[in-house]
Amino acid sequence: MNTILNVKNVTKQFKDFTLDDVSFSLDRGYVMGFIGANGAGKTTTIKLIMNLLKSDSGDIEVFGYNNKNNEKLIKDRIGFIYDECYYFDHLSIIDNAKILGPFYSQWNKELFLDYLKRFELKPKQKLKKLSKGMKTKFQIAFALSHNAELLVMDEPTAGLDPVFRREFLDLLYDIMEDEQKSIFFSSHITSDLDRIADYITFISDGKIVFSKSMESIKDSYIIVKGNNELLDSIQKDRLIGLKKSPFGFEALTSNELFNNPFGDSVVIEKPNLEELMFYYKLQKEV
Ligand SMILES: Nc1ncnc2c1ncn2[C@@H]1O[C@H](COP(=O)(O)OP(=O)(O)OP(=O)(O)O)[C@@H](O)[C@H]1O
Repeated sequence: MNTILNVKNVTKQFKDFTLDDVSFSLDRGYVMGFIGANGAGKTTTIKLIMNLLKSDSGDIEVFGYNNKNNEKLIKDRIGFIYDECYYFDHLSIIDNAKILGPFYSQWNKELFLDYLKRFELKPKQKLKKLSKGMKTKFQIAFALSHNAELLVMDEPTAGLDPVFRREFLDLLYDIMEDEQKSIFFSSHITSDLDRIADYITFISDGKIVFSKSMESIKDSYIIVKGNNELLDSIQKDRLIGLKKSPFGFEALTSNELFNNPFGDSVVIEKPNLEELMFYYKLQKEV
């Protein structure tokens, strides 16, 4: 069994928002980044995976088990980091760990204390006295201390300083080394994902735009830049997003579809993830 996370046709309707027929899957040994604008549906999807919300339709399997019927078994094998801290705020780091750690069959207190040292956190500090970044560090230490096979993280790098962010990404690299673990995490800091993700799932307005390997994303898209006069001879339905200024145009397009008819009169560049998100947002204006 290689598929660790399988989200199948999941729908969830709120009053003003619908998560619409969301499907994607993640195999063992890989890192998947989950990207999308504010309000696109990332946290809702993560809450559905973690069974904190009930879907209206569709299925989610984690480690091959339905997530609604096997919550305890599944959560024992997941390390999760939410964008809000769901621990006991009025208690110290170590008291939180004493209460919550034993819920995990493979809880490793020594490893947890090692992480606290490594992250320069004091065990006796109360959670309510920690900064947002320190709380995230605590959540990371906790999530990594019970031999989780899957890490599910909602914006884990938000609020972390650049030095620790880099350290954290290196740590994730180390964790992935044995090829038995998988990571699913949302982030607005797309440069982090550029560095460590094998796959990207992109959600926009509650719908999955794509779920692809980094390699195939790099091969699939290009940014074309040229003079505005050239725009008349481009079929607009081949453009995913278009930005125009008096100095020229820039557009995202599919590498296959565009089939550059202009030769050297246009500049072709490879987009990074941030640019992909930006141009998809502009799509409606093309
Ligand atoms: N419990 C709820 N009741 C009603 N609407 C909700 C609820 N939870 C989320 N929403 C709405 O669902 C939409 C998606 O929210 P969600 O938190 O999943 O987005 P997100 O992609 O995580 O955004 P961000 O990057 O800002 O965290 C938003 O419009 C939000 O207002």
